[in-house]
Amino acid sequence: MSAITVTDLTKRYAPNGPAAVDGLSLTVEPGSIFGFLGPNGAGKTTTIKILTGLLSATSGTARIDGLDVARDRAGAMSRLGAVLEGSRNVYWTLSAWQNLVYFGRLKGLRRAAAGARAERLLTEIGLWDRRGEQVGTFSRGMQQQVAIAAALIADPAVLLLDEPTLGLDVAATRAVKDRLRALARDEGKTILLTTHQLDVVEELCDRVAVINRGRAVADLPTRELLAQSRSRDHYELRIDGDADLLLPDGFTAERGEDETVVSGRADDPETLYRLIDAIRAQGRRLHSVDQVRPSLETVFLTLVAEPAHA
Ligand SMILES: Nc1ncnc2c1ncn2[C@@H]1O[C@H](COP(=O)(O)OP(=O)(O)OP(=O)(O)O)[C@@H](O)[C@H]1O
Repeated sequence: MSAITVTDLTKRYAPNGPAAVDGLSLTVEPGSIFGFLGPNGAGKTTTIKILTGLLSATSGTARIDGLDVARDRAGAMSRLGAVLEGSRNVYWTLSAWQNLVYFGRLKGLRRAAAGARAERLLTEIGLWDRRGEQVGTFSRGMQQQVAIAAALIADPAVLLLDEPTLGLDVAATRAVKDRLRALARDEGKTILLTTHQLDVVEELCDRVAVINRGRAVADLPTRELLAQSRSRDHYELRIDGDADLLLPDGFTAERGEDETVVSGRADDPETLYRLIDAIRAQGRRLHSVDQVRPSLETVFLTLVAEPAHA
């Protein structure tokens, strides 16, 4: 049985308004990390809010561990933990310990069970010694670790995370990535996360779905998404001075004081060679030619423009 199943899900915020989620279907296998991706406004948060029971769907079904969120909300929620972006997932004036015990009690745990679980989770994230400190005094990374621990307090099978590394520095991002990987690998948790960061997708996700305007435009193993992004060769050329060149299609130039940066996509190496020849013909010095990885946003744009990948 799948850990998360979304079937033909549609959500309209207004009765005759546009569909924020439009006939979306997805399945997430137990113990896997699933990247739920798409440009801004694609419908990711709306879908997550339906999965967490915060919003009701206009039509279609959402199931957690086989339980229909609309019909058996309590059952589905008992198998789910969530950290939503932009909402207060933990109380800043309470200590880390008080937060975890509070959320444990809210999830129906007895005080002793909530305490035992809180001790384990705080130890795992290295905050046991600081359990008495107010969460508001912690770094962003620690706050996020406490929020994830709070979502895990009742040991749910499924974890939903909206932008779990947004606004975190490099070290905190690494710590959150390591934590999520360990939760899936060592404890068999199923994780669905949204992100705009390609490194998070690359390092964590087994599979990804890309949605746009509420519809899936791709649903594939991560390695296939990355292969697609790599096969589209993006280059960056740095040229001495303020170069004025006739650029091939798909290339843009950014002129700086000392150098011009020309970047774009050359599927055919000939395009790149011709560009280099043109630069040399002008007597320009080429500082560097680098193959660069496109951002996830660029990959989305390509997929959105080519619905054949659906
Ligand atoms: N409460 C609301 N009322 C009306 N429309 C809404 C509401 N919330 C979201 N929408 C619309 O629904 C669509 C999907 O939004 P949603 O927040 O689900 O996208 P998203 O993929 O999470 O975007 P982002 O990456 O920016 O968080 C957008 O067009 C948005 O404007």
